[in-house]
Amino acid sequence: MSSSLKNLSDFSHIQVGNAADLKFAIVVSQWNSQVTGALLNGAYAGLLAHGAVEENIELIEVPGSYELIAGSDMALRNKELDAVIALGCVIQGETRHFDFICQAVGTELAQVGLKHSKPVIFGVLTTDNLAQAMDRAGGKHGNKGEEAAITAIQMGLIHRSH
Ligand SMILES: Nc1c(NC[C@H](O)[C@H](O)[C@H](O)CO)[nH]c(=O)[nH]c1=O
Ligand SMILES: CC(=O)[C@@H](O)COP(=O)(O)O
Repeated sequence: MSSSLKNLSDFSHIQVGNAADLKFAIVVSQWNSQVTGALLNGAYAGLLAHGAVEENIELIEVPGSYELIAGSDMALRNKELDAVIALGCVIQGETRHFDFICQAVGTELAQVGLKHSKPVIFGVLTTDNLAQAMDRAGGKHGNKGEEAAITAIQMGLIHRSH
């Protein structure tokens, strides 16, 4: 299965760099909090494991994944931030609401990053069911929150050098 081939949570082959001087905001949604809480733990662990310091990590909680858009935009009013990590979990329900949220969040988070010329990392799970989400929030397919943190460090360092 494709997921078994692309578990990025093994970073042993990646030169991540040192996050000691970088400032981050983690914007996390409260919908499906058992999943987003695990993603948040993974993100913190990933940042701290690569030198980030607690006082340089701002936490913003928003109601749902759709609000990650506005939350990330608000976070980036702080011009000192090097990167934003947006964490959420959207699980398919009975209607097409899932499609609209996922499309909007994916597209608009990218636009927020371009608006502020800062990396906004898409750490949003978009799954068919809770089991798939749990597998990617510290389960057999790793922790996408940790992956998002590693990506934020890499992009934050790239931003600093350009
Ligand atoms: N169904 C899920 C939602 N829905 C709520 C939206 O994200 C949003 O808060 C609402 O439409 C008001 O603007 N959010 C998730 O994060 N995950 C879901 O599965
Ligand atoms: C992704 C959602 O908003 C979804 O959980 C809402 O469920 P439903 O499509 O059954 O209203």
